[in-house]
Amino acid sequence: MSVELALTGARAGYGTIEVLHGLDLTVPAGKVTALLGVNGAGKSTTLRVLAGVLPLRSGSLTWQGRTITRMSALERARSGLMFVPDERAVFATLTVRENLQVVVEAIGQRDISPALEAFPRLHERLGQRAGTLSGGERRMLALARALLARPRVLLVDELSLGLSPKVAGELFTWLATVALGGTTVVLADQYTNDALGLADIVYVLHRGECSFVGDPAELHPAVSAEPV
Ligand SMILES: Nc1ncnc2c1ncn2[C@@H]1O[C@H](COP(=O)(O)OP(=O)(O)OP(=O)(O)O)[C@@H](O)[C@H]1O
Repeated sequence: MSVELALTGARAGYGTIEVLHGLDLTVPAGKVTALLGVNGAGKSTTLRVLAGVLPLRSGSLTWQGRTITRMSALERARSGLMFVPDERAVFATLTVRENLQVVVEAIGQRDISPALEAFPRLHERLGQRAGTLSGGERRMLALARALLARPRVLLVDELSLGLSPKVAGELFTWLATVALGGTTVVLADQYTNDALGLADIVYVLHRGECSFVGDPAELHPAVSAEPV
């Protein structure tokens, strides 16, 4: 198994609060790793650390063996480590077309059609401002923007948050296709069947530490039924 990302002894937090207390995490290349846990467990914080938007207070992070602990979020994104946070991942005042064009132009391309093929619904809304899209459409646009950047690694926070089961199911199906194409995926979510079904490896976080790591099938039902 080749290792994409390895977080060792990660401590991170906000102000005086430490959220991650020495977390170790190994993300296999080309697989889907799910970070699960109750609200406040530290899932989003872990993704922020991987994306570089939140600095490590101690510990280290490697990407394909190279230490990137101090690499900026922008440099990580340019190198193919794309973060789709749970909100504000689109430019609300720009149209759907402009949101997509910004990304392709940043990598010297012009073609936004792969995004529209992946999410045909966006095709019908190209001229609409992103701020007026539905929650599901906004998530699609955020994912489409990440897709156009041709990521090597996709970090996705709470894919299904606030969405109907049908739309959430569509997005998980899309993510499965992306993973089958060889992209490494790290997903933070609640204990949903969608997340467990997609994951190759699961980390259960509890108060900033890992309480379980392994195959999703090994997750004891009592663990997966933990209240949120
Ligand atoms: N910007 C912030 N400033 C201060 N505290 C924060 C900030 N963001 C998160 N926290 C705190 O850090 C802890 C972990 O939050 P985090 O968002 O990582 O949890 P999570 O597992 O993703 O939860 P959820 O499922 O509710 O999104 C929580 O106690 C939260 O209140």
